[in-house]
Amino acid sequence: MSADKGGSRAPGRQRVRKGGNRTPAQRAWLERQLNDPYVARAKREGYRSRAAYKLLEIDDKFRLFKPGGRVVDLGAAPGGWSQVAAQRVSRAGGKGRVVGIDLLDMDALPGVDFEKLDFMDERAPERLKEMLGGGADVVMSDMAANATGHKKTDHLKIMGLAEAAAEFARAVLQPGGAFLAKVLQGGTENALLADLKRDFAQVRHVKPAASRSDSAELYVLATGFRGGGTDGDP
Ligand SMILES: C[S@@+](CC[C@H](N)C(=O)[O-])C[C@H]1O[C@@H](n2cnc3c(N)ncnc32)[C@H](O)[C@@H]1O
Repeated sequence: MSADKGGSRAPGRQRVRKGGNRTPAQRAWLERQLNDPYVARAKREGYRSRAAYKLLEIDDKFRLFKPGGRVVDLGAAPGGWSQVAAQRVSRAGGKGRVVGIDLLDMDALPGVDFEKLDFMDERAPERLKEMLGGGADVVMSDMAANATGHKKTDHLKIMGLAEAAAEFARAVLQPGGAFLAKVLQGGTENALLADLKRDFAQVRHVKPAASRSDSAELYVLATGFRGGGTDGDP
């Protein structure tokens, strides 16, 4: 595996220029990247994003990925989470499947099928099931909307993505499946939690060590999906 340039993008998602002309926010972001032990570790260990360590930690604790499991990665680029899932579902000779989708392109990864697709496209759930060869065991979303810098707006945008991802998960998960999504602390996540509690046996918040402590980011993990029944056929 070869490491690429890391999984996060500078504020406003503009590429950081090599020379001068950086905004103060870009300079702060770059300095944080350079001093971040997870960024260095991802480069060393061949993960495409520091976010890979969040998922490794969550899976070490909650055992989301079973050998042979089927996983959907919503907002997969640059691919750190997909790498982790592909490694874990193929343990013990498992013939698992990982399908990633993103609005952006993503370089190919072993064990991962990728399609450039908006997960909100109404055809996306059926397309994903087709690619997986059936319902999913895990739907995960590390999606982030472009930051505006306005706290309340950014919060609403990310919660909107998480709610739409939960809707997507209900359409593609098999009974017993799990849903993992990035949310932000700050109030509106409670509506999502209440919804998930109706459809999943267990719902919890998780804040992995690799998630920056000064960030409001956390993950909601819902396990034991009660709906579905899509087992087998796409
Ligand atoms: C933080 S990155 C994901 C990083 C990834 N988990 C990793 O470890 O490499 C979030 C991704 O979500 C994608 N995204 C945002 N909205 C999306 C949508 N509606 N459909 C598909 N992808 C989306 C973005 O393009 C971006 O690549």
